[in-house]
Amino acid sequence: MPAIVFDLDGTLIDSAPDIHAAVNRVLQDEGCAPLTLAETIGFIGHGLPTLVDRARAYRGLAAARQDDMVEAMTRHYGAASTALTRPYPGVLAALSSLRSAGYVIGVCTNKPIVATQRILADLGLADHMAAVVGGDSLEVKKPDPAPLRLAFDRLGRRALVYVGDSEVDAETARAAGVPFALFTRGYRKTPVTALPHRLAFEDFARLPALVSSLP
Ligand SMILES: O=C(O)COP(=O)(O)O
Ligand SMILES: [Mg+2]
Repeated sequence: MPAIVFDLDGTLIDSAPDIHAAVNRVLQDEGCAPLTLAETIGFIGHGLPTLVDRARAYRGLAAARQDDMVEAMTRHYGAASTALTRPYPGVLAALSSLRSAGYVIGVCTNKPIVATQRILADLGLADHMAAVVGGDSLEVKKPDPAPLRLAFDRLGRRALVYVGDSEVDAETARAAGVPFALFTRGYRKTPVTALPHRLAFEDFARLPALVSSLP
């Protein structure tokens, strides 16, 4: 059976509330007004340093604050990364069903690997994952195809599909030459019709059947 790789934030887990709380703590320490949840979601997708960079620039803080803010963000997020974060409904059942059917499964995310591993363990997802690649596992991040290629290489089976929620994920899959499945309830900014995808779904209960129809 072939391999399936999943994105993490906005795909397997609704992680924005904890990211939002952590970035607002960082901004508060800098004397800035908080972001709305929607503003935070708009900054998710290119990894933690980019999220901090966007929040910093949005609040008019100097680039010289960046490194300290990334460090603070890592600390605050590390202290509470699964306080509010949960898998989307049906995720655990879908992963169990796919594994029972013989697929091997991995994760390719732009989230730092340490936070990724901790969150997967805390939420009961780690045991399903035969390969986990984070945003700092390589020198390059998604949409560079290298992290996704590494995840599939580690799984050691034919690459069936990459499942993600965002523009970055669609571009990564295209660049890696892997079919893309779009979860439509995540953090994308583009309409579904404008995001290239092989299949789209809004309920994880449908994913096993959709995946089994792929060639
Ligand atoms: O950490 C981010 O900014 C995005 O993470 P993702 O790649 O799991 O969506
Ligand atoms: Mg995502």
